[in-house]
Amino acid sequence: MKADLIIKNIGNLITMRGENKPRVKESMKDIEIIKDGYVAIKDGKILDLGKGLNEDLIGNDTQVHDAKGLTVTPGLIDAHTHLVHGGSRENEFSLKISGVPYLDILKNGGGILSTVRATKSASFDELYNKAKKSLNTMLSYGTTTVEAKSGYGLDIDTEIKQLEVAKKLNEDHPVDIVSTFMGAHAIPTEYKGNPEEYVNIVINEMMPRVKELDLAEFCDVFCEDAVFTVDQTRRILNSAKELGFKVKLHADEIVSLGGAELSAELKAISADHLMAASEQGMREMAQNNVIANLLPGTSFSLMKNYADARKMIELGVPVSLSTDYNPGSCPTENIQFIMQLGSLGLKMTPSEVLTAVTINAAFAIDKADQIGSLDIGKKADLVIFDAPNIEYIIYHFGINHVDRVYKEGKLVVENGNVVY
Ligand SMILES: N=CN[C@@H](CCC(=O)O)C(=O)O
Ligand SMILES: [Zn+2]
Repeated sequence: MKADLIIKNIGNLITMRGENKPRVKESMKDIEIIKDGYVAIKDGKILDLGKGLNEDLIGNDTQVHDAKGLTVTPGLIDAHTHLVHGGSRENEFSLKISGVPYLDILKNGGGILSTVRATKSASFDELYNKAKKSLNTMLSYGTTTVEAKSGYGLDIDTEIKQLEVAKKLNEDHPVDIVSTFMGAHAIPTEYKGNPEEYVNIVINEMMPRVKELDLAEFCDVFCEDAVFTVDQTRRILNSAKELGFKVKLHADEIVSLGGAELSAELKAISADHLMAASEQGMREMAQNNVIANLLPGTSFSLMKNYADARKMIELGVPVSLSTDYNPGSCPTENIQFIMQLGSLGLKMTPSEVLTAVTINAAFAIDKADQIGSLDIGKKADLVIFDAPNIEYIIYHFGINHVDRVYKEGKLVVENGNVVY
């Protein structure tokens, strides 16, 4: 069989190949680097890869692209975003800088609730165009798959509007989108005195409708002080599992409530944030293979502590890293900045960081059979970085290192610009 495309002359081909399970402890450093490598692509998938060049795969119609000795990695995966939303919240920025806590802004009807108002009043097209612009930015930084949550509607119609925007973007845009229903992101103002009633609406009305329309694969809850309690979160996510959703939690972000422990009890795919997670919770996550999807951009933006990634890795919790892109606690689409914070904030080595935004992030959205490493049969999603090695990308922070991005074998970013 001949390839459609061969990328040759790859200085460092970082494959991330290995066992088909989330990487933990020392295996987070095993990234497999092939010097002077090539990747052969057929029908959007990887046909072959290795050292030098396999001339047998070159036919009359095969295109050959030169990677000019640069560094190639799998397409990066952003496994936690709030991609689709209306408006922005720079009006709260001065309050935040002057020390008003995030949860106090929310309690006073701002924060998430302000974005809920903006999302309700935005049209489908407004949400679509805004999210598309963000997806282009993400792609230009090397992200080829994103997870996207609802949760800025808090009523059935707006939640569905958000998820339908994500579905349409998944069809139209090169970046793949994995959708999560997050009707339990905040208590709507009108249910402030009766949160249980809202929990019942999420369980009995919203989740079955989202399932019936097949608009989300995952269900997520913001388990936090003054948001959803551990008991409410347990109730929502157990019902979600019964309906066939895979589950995730926003856990122990600000207050140590026992979200990490709950993620283990529920055998969630991931628990995210975890800045205030207890050591016992981390141990239970490790025992139950729950991925710690850490979001250091949120710590940076909220000017709070970083999650204890070193302790999690020591205890055997698989760690992934994501942007948490949202209009409040982390307004950035830039996964490379998150990788840099992974080292400078979370003290992870560049190899661990790369594992966290590729193969472990693929497991955090249950897609590791298709993406997350460069291996025969997987999607040909790959990034050429204008960098001599992975360390350089992390050490030289604050700029975009992407030269080219290929999505399912198609060139979609060139010289750092989107070209699809
Ligand atoms: N913490 C809860 N939800 C989002 C923030 C959403 C917002 O502030 O708009 C997060 O993951 O950080
Ligand atoms: Zn989030």
